Amino acid sequence: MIQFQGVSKVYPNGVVALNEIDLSIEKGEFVFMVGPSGAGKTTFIKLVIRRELPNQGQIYIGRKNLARMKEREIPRFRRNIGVIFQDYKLLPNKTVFENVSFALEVIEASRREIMRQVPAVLELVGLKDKANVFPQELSGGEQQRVSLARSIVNRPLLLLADEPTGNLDPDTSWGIMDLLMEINKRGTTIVMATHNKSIVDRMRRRVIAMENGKITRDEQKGVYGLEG
Ligand SMILES: Nc1ncnc2c1ncn2[C@@H]1O[C@H](COP(=O)(O)OP(=O)(O)OP(=O)(O)O)[C@@H](O)[C@H]1O
Repeated sequence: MIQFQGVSKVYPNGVVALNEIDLSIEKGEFVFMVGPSGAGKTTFIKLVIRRELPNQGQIYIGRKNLARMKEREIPRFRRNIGVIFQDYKLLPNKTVFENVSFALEVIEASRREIMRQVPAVLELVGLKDKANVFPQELSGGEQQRVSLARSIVNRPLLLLADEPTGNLDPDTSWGIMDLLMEINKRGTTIVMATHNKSIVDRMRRRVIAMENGKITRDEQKGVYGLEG
C-alpha cells in the first residue's frame, strides 16, 4: 500500500525532515508512528498525499509512483485517501451534515449517494442527532468525530491520522480509537502519528519510531518506548 525507497525530504530552509527512509506498509495494516516533535511524522504524511515531493528516493502508493503522477491525476488519487489532522479544519458556516457531505460533493457523488452515506457515517461516529448543528456548538471530541466522519465517508483505502486524539480527554480518545479500529476492520489501512503513549502501549500494533528524520525502531505489536 505504501512504499518508501531511500526517501529524503529537505525543506527549502535546509531542514532535513526525512533522511533516506525505507519503509513498507501493507494493505490492511494499522500502524502507529511515534517520535519526538520534529521527528518527521507530519512530513511523512504530507509526502504520502503528495502535498510535498521528496528530494530523493521513490514513493509508491498502491502501484502509483508519486513522482510520475501528473498534476491532473492528483485529485483522483487523493479521493482514495482520508486525512485527519489535530486541528479539525471544519467549515464553520456549514452544519455537521454539510461538513461531511461536502467531502462527497467535491467528488461529484450523486444526491442519492450523499443521502445514503452521510447519515450512515454520522451514525457510526455517534453524531446522528447533531447533523444540523454547527461546529462551534460541538465539543472538541465531537468536532474530531465530525472530522473523522468526513475523512471516511468516501470509504478511503488509506486513512492517515495526524495526532487525532490530541487535545482530547482519555475517554473521548478511546472513542476515536474504537472508531479507527472499526474502520480498519472494514479494510482501510491506517497510519496514525501520535504522542499518546497510553493508547500505543495498550493497542499493541505495529509501531514505527522516528527521530531526526530516521526510523529508529519498527516493531510488530510494539510499544511507545521510553522517549516523550
Ligand atoms: N514547511 C516547512 N518548512 C520548513 N521546515 C519544516 C516545514 N515543515 C516541517 N519542517 C521541519 O521539518 C522537521 C520535521 O517536521 P514534522 O512536522 O514532519 O515533524 P513531526 O514529527 O510531525 O513533529 P510533531 O510531533 O511536532 O508534529 C522539523 O524540524 C520541522 O521544523
